[in-house]
Amino acid sequence: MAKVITVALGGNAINKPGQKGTAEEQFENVRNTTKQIVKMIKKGHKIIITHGNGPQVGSILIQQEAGSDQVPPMTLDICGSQTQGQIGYMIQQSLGNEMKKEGINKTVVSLVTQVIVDRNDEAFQNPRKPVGPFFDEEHAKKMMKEKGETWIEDAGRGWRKVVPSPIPKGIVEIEAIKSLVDAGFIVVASGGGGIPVVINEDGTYTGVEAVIDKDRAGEVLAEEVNADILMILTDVPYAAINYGTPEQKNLEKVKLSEMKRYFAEGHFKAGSMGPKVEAAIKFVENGGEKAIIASLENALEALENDKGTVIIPD
Ligand SMILES: Nc1ncnc2c1ncn2[C@@H]1O[C@H](COP(=O)(O)OP(=O)(O)O)[C@@H](O)[C@H]1O
Ligand SMILES: NC(=O)OP(=O)(O)O
Repeated sequence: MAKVITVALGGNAINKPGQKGTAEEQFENVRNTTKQIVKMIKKGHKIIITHGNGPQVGSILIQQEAGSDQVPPMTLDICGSQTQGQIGYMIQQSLGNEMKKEGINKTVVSLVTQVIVDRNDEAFQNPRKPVGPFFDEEHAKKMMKEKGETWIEDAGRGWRKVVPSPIPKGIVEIEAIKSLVDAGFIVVASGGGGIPVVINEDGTYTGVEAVIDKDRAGEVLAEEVNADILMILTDVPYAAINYGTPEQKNLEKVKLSEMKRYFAEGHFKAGSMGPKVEAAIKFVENGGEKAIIASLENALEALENDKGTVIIPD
């Protein structure tokens, strides 16, 4: 049966650790991803796409700093908006081309999306979202000392700068997103978790310097568009317990209460798998049919044959 599926694509799947992150590399990764999405569209599913931007927004920050003696650097919220354009463009073109090859006549649109956060969110005092490339410990320590930045070791892959990542509360442009989906467009929205904004006393919005987690924002988007399924696609085929140890066990079909127990036991790392599992739990808890965490390559297989971690209600 055709489903409404919100697909969240990892920023690290578009700009893979170990790659330089050239335009060609990122375009190639997006192209491979969109081939998977087309398979789902061909099956009649209605797809709404969101994507991460951790590597890309961190790279833009480095570019800002490198050129700051010639042109003024932009703030982090503006850098986030740039990634919505950059990645949205790659998805629009790649998915459009793939659909054309398959004789599917649909238009892909990316919407610059603002996402509301609380200005008192504790994340502003406690940066935990990794952005940008992976560096060695020596570089991380230097940046912490010289620039007062916060860096962490990211899931065994190297050191990354971290920035505040407040909880998403709502999507400013949600009615436009719904209208576009209803009109038959394939919508890319809330990219990079959305541009973080706070509401002022008079109801206006102002951007704040943070990067919202795209899995959390993707969950909000999935609920708002009444998706049946939240599908989080990343660079590992399963969420695992005892990850990275000899006792690692990949999770396949898991009931909500069991997943909540694993989450409480701390099996999923903050800033990487943690928010994915948290988003999956919230989506199913709030009435979603199922949430899937799977690798990009396995998207359709995960949907049809549970080849991934599939969280279902109890
Ligand atoms: N329990 C776990 N199970 C599987 N992967 C995990 C776990 N804990 C941390 N990870 C890490 O999470 C990474 C995926 O998260 P992340 O890099 O944020 O992806 P994306 O950019 O695709 O959103 C994996 O590459 C893996 O290293
Ligand atoms: N904004 C965000 O969560 O990006 P990643 O998925 O790249 O970490």
